[in-house]
Amino acid sequence: MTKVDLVVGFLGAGKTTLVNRMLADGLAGERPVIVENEFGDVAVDGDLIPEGEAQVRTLASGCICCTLRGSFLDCLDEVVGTLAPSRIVIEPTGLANLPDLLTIVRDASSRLPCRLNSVTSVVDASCVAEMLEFAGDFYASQVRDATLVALTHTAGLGAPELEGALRAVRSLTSCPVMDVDAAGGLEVLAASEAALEEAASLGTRGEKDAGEKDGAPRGSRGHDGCAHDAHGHDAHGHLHAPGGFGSFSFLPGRTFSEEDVDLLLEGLRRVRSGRVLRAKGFLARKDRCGLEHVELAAGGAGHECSAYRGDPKLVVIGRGLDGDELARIVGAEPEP
Ligand SMILES: Nc1nc2c(ncn2[C@@H]2O[C@H](COP(=O)(O)OP(=O)(O)OP(=O)(O)O)[C@@H](O)[C@H]2O)c(=O)[nH]1
Repeated sequence: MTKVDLVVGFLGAGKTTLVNRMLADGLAGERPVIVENEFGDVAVDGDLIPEGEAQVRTLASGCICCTLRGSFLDCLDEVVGTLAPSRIVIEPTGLANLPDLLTIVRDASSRLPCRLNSVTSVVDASCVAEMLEFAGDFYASQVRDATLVALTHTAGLGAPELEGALRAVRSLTSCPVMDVDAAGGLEVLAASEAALEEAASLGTRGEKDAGEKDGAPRGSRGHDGCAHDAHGHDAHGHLHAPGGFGSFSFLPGRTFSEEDVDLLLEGLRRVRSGRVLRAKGFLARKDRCGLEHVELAAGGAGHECSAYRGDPKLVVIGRGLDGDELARIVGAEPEP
């Protein structure tokens, strides 16, 4: 029986980092399959999982809870039916609808030898209240139905900020909360497993009834009143979703100095057209070989030398963004 572990959370919350921590803390020994789902056309997260730690399946250009539902089911069929690993860890996009995802996994487990084993919601404690207000149900749905909340970015926070973050989380769920910094990746996973088991035994949440209450699927409201499956490409080939969220992918041919990378990140922070919530990718360096791994999220931005050996690529995700403005900042045309 394959265990299915969901690691969900808003854009840039720290999902991939937590998955890597689980692998480094011993999960790699189980040879799990990691399913990485990316909202943008250009996939990055799979490249951040160290080679040999796990088999990675990447599903890009949409959400596995809606537009990529079919591909996700095919992936589960193939992985569970053929590889039969002891565990699949699924990291959906930061805009996923968790109740819909739970329904899909629950349905799959009725015909495949797999079962939902844990639902960990990763929450960036430095900006939880702000993001909850900014993104509404896109944010809340990923916390409400989790069996455990894993707080990230806690290191630099004072007691009042941490209490504020906990209050915001508590406004959504009463499930256990763990500070990722104070616990190992495997501890978080074990606590999440135990919490799902307990909730299922109490009949409050879990495999049997996750995502459903009062006969109606919870959270299948669509985002901002629109059907969540309205994701699609516009005339310029950028991926967009209801609520004004959009993703723009670039394959920058130019090279970047250290200062250029800083300018790019600063430019993305200060866009006029909307708000960049997430940028990630790899840029070619001018002054040395190798690529620079760049990251921007609500909790901060940074870059570092990377072992990644593929082509440069950058994905920018946010709300109300203008592709032409982003192209000027990145210095490359968006990918069609
Ligand atoms: N300071 C700090 N940074 C963190 C922590 N967790 C993640 N990060 C950083 O936050 C950025 C985003 O982390 P990811 O793990 O890629 O976030 P994600 O949720 O997978 O992001 P998506 O790609 O939007 O799905 C990266 O630069 C991480 O290094 C944390 O606990 N503390």
